[in-house]
Amino acid sequence: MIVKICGIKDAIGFDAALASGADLLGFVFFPASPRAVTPAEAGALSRRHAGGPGRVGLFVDPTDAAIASVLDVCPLDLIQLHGEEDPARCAAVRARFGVPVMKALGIAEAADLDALAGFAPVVDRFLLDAKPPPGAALPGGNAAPFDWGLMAGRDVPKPWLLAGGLTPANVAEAIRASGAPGVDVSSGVERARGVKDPRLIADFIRAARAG
Ligand SMILES: O=C(O)c1ccccc1N[C@@H]1O[C@H](COP(=O)(O)O)[C@@H](O)[C@H]1O
Repeated sequence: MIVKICGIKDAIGFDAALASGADLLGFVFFPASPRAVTPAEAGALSRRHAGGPGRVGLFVDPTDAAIASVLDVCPLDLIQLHGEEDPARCAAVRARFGVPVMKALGIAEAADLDALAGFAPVVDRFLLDAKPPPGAALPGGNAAPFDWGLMAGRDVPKPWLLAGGLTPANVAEAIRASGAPGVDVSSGVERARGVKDPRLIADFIRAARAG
């Protein structure tokens, strides 16, 4: 079970995710997010510990320059594209930067899963999240779940993470219902919007692994 803790923006969140055994840590490079960090801040957090969890950079329709400005100061193990990037853009990012790409797709109904086939040749992972609720300011990180049963028995053509509205209380059921091999959380391990809670991080990872 792969567990990603997303939206790490300070040492408390970083150290808690590390201590609790997270596999992946997400840094949000999207200025509109309450979880946004600068490239320099992410680089400094990364240097708190060599090795350990993989570093994921979350971008929303980034320019090449935006990605390069992060990679200059903060090495990434995975680039998460959480905007309207099409397969050609995913392929271009992967080829230009030589970093594996995880494409986030919003899921509301079974037909949304048809998009997976077009992206599969040009990405390394998928992140399947809820579509943003009407009026949401962010394309993700909205504490909104989708119908996990849509994933039951589905053959996803690349490794994937389930996201959207996961919490310590529901993650085990989400894994059971969806068959997900990995999970990603942001809001569900926060005590206030954008503020990670070490106890909730530990509870979430324990519940995901127990499930
Ligand atoms: O977390 C954010 O602020 C964010 C901003 C823009 C795009 C994606 C974002 N987060 C991603 O959304 C999933 C689900 O979040 P939540 O657990 O429902 O709050 C999160 O894991 C991030 O990958």
